[in-house]
Amino acid sequence: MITFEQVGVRYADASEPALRGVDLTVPEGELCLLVGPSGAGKSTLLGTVSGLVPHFTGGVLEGRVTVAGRDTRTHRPRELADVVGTVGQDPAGHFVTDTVEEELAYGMESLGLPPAVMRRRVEETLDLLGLAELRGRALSALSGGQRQRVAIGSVLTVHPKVLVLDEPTSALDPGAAEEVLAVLQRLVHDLGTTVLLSEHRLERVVQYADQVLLLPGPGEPPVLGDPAELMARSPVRPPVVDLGRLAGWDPLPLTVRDARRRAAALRERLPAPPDPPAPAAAPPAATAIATASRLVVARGPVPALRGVELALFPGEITALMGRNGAGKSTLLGSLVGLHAPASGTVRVNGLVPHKSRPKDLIRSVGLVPQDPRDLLYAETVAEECAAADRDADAEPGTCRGLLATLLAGIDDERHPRDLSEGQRLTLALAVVLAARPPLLLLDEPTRGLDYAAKARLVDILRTLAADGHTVLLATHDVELAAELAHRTAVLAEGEIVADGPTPDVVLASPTFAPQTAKILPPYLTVADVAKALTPQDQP
Ligand SMILES: Nc1ncnc2c1ncn2[C@@H]1O[C@H](COP(=O)(O)OP(=O)(O)OP(=O)(O)O)[C@@H](O)[C@H]1O
Ligand SMILES: Nc1ncnc2c1ncn2[C@@H]1O[C@H](COP(=O)(O)OP(=O)(O)OP(=O)(O)O)[C@@H](O)[C@H]1O
Repeated sequence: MITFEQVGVRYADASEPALRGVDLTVPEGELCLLVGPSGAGKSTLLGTVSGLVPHFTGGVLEGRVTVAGRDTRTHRPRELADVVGTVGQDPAGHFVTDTVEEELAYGMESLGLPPAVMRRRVEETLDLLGLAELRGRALSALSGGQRQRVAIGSVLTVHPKVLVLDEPTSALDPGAAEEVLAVLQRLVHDLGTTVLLSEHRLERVVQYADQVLLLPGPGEPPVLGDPAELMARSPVRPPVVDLGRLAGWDPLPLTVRDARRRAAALRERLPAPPDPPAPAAAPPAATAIATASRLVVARGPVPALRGVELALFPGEITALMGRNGAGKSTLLGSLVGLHAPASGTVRVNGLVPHKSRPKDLIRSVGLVPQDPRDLLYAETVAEECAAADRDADAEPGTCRGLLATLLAGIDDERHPRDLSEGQRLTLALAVVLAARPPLLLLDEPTRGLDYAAKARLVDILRTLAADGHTVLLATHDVELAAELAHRTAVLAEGEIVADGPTPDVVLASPTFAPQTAKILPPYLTVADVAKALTPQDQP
């Protein structure tokens, strides 16, 4: 259905091609999962299928990509719209209408579908993606995950033969991600739709994949094959595969269920009862650096926070979890003064955020926003880093050093706009981390990040916490929360409904439990399991 013939892509001014030697066919009616490290060229490859590369991105496309027999070089994206539905990494950037319902109908209108069909499909899609309550909402008044759902819905209504999705669950809560993947799988099975999607959180998707397409690194030719076989040699792997490798299981499990069936022997080798595997929380100091008390915040017509009580302590890392639209970003925004409370109070380091001058606030708190573009304004990576050092009174080279530690291979002269998603997020992280604020707020800090980059971020945040910094991260990444957070708080419809040590909170809920905890409770991570096995037990 999708054929690549000797495909390569080189962006202007780049010393190396972003993609080369792609020569393969994605079979019709299968779900093909594209995996690979940050910056390996996944979005570029997807762009050659949707026609965005090179028509919108510039650069040179070599070779030939055909979709349902149409050459994507000679057909512009618009001329492919009836066969290919595309959702990019920045769905909001591509919205063309104002409200949820209009956006769902737009693609069908452009194709001239009869009104009765449009009506029916809009209703179906609203239900399928849990958007019915939001149907009349302005797109600008949606949370990040709500926007991503609308973007996915807007291509589903067209019933294209091929779906090309770039990290389609990156902003979705765990439940919504499962629903979207189940919908995609149903399209593949029932309608024979061909789905090509990239994803970093393999624990969410690998079990749905018929094929895996692995891009091992920048410019390296891809490999297409059976998911279990490719996971055995992939540089990026979900925890369940790492656990299988640790235990020496063959074939490797791809699902929690497979692993659980194999785990009896491993369970016996683990010390019983296992030590509490919680990352040792720093004892909370007596005084909180930030507090919210009976905090109510309205966003447009909706109260986004409804009486939030929260105290954050030096040395503590807290994960803030909860469904899309629960109010996580609003809470982080309130702590940096973006939203004034309707009632109740917020204090950060003795300041009232929304009444403080940015100059004062910046010494106390830093936020990496959900969309890193909101933070980046320079023309090149090097300038962005130099400005960050100046703004933070940091030693020149601090930000650039952090960037290099987090992710190798980012070009100094590149415009931040042209970075891959993971590269851009890493740049935003480095900019904020360079300032070493006492309170560090991170909104979904792992979009586009591969496992290795995530592990390095974990190291940096742990070191900061050990130095007495406070970290609050809003995330849907249950593996990250289990690995990193001392404490987890859960928001639901603007209220904190759980708040406690991470193991207690995540073990109490299948939604927030990481893979390892589902296989070998109460262990939370593969690293915990490895540590608990006696040295001679380790392969
Ligand atoms: N428009 C562009 N101009 C110049 N370089 C680009 C452009 N888009 C991407 N690149 C570069 O091409 C390489 C591959 O980027 P791409 O976005 O395809 O990676 P990716 O695998 O999707 O990464 P991620 O997992 O972070 O989303 C990166 O080094 C990136 O900086
Ligand atoms: N700009 C806005 N104007 C009006 N309402 C908004 C706006 N942004 C968000 N909302 C609404 O406020 C509520 C809380 O949104 P918020 O972005 O804080 O949620 P979230 O928990 O961060 O969600 P996600 O996980 O999807 O990012 C949601 O109902 C959302 O639709």
